Amino acid sequence: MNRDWTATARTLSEALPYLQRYSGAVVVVKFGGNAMGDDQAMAEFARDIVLMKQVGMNPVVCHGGGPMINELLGKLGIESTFVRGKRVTTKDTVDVVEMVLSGLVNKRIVQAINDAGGRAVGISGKDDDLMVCEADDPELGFVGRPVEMNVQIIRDLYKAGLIPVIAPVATGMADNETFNVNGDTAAGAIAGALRADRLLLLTDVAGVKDKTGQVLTQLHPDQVRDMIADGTIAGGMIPKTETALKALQDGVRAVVILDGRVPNATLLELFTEHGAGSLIRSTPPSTRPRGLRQGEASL
Ligand SMILES: Nc1ncnc2c1ncn2[C@@H]1O[C@H](COP(=O)(O)OP(=O)(O)O)[C@@H](O)[C@H]1O
Ligand SMILES: CC(=O)N[C@@H](CCC(=O)OP(=O)(O)O)C(=O)O
Repeated sequence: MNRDWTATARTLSEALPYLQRYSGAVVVVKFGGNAMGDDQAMAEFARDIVLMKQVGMNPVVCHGGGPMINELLGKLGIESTFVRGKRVTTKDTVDVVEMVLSGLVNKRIVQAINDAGGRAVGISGKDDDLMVCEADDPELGFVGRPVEMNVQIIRDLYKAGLIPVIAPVATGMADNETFNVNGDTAAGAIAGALRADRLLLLTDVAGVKDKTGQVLTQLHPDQVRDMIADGTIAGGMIPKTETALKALQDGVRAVVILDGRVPNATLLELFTEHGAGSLIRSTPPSTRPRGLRQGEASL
């Protein structure tokens, strides 16, 4: 097959303004369990993260792993139920959740990033008391709602040239307490505390869809609230969009919900005019382009 090297060079050249704008930007990427896919897809995701770091951005990876938790719980004969998109978590379940998220899933991502030439460090919300939680709702058991964020550890890691990879498991206010935190909630809390330039939520749909099934490329928070109220946004998309609204309130510049199974999804969003998925931000869509403006990155 003949490769069009001229086109490759042109693509790189066209990316220059985006590379300049995002230099120093803090980008929190939530990698959902359903977006992870096979080893090749994981390797491609890892390359994109390493590329972001290489061009001077500060990527922070927060991951999920719901399907992987289901798999081990299934093998152990433990059933789990979900209420409003969150896993009802008993004492036994929380041990399995921590093993899977902080162990298997976290280290798989760390290894993939390191194999791609990056320097990833895997931590959970417990490390340096990054994310301290209280019980979200008595009905859910050991499911945590972040009440105190200590994000200095993340800044220390990215300033040292490292890529933080964070599992959504947290410490409680009482001694020896462990909480299972929804991956979107954890990523939103971390992005908010960092006042990140972007929060990218990688999932398994192309974006937020309207009543006719069309993906909306740009949304205002008011539009999202209306779509939740009239039932257009439902199921797992509710916690995701609610996370987006909270993150914007906390000072994140924009949130993008996009399909993580699409090759190079993060690069498509950050480094092309086309973008990917649904971008949610408070500024009216028509008044400004999709990416950051020159000199706008936070650091
Ligand atoms: N308006 C909507 N637009 C897009 N997806 C929606 C919408 N309403 C509900 N959904 C559902 O939300 C799901 C995404 O949430 P979820 O499965 O929890 O993702 P993840 O596992 O990546 O966190 C989609 O697969 C889709 O079925
Ligand atoms: C409280 C709660 O529901 N926690 C999630 C944590 C993992 C997660 O969020 O994984 P995805 O992003 O892959 O869905 C769970 O137990 O499944």
